Amino acid sequence: MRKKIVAGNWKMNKTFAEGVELAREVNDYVRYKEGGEGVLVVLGTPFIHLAKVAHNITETSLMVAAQNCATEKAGAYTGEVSADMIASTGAKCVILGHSERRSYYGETSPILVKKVAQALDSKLEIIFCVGEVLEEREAEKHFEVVKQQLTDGLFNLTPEQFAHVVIAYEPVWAIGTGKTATPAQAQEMHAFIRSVVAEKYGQTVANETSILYGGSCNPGNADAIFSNPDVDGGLIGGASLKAADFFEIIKARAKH
Ligand SMILES: O=C[C@H](O)COP(=O)(O)O
Repeated sequence: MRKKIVAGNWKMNKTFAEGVELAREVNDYVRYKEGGEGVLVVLGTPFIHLAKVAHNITETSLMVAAQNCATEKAGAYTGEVSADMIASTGAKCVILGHSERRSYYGETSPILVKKVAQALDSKLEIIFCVGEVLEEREAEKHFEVVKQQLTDGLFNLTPEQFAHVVIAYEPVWAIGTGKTATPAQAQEMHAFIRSVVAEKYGQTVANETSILYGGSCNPGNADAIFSNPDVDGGLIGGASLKAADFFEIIKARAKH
């Protein structure tokens, strides 16, 4: 179902103690609903935090997500963490296809197809990231690139499976750079993504799909970004590491 979502992606930040404390603050914020009504809040924590944070959560509108999962179910894959293991911690969701995974760890679409299948098999919700690099935008290939990422990574799914996917549009040139897509650029791409989903799965499914924006979203620009009709929320990196900033972004999402 289409939802208002604000998901934090902590990336490789926060010691165990710091992460547990930040999650406690977010849980309290969600609990007392200080202006964040109607927003599903997600915390994308490092693997080691998942079990403790999931255990401590008291609110149904808050869920924990992993930032990656293995392509295989179990076995001799040193250093990997399976979707089953993630689900067994109480985490409900996994972020897949983040541009940092694609570019630093060579995650191609065939790899992502396997990860998506594992996540669905373990009953995890998926936040699937797509987005173009600067050269692709400058060459006006951004629509083509994003459509290809969606097609190759997700469009083997049945409509029932696709219902467990949230899409995050993250222009790579805006991630951690302080340079955000303009609200108009975000809306244009989100509307395009919805049209691509409609072409494949039909308008009803497209209308039910949540599409998040990610890339230097902060308390100063969240309001303008979230005011767009096809922007259902945000995938927040840097600004999710400070409770006060994250709360402002949740409030901005709740407003529209
Ligand atoms: O997953 C989050 C995105 O990569 C955005 O990160 P950022 O908000 O630090 O730019």
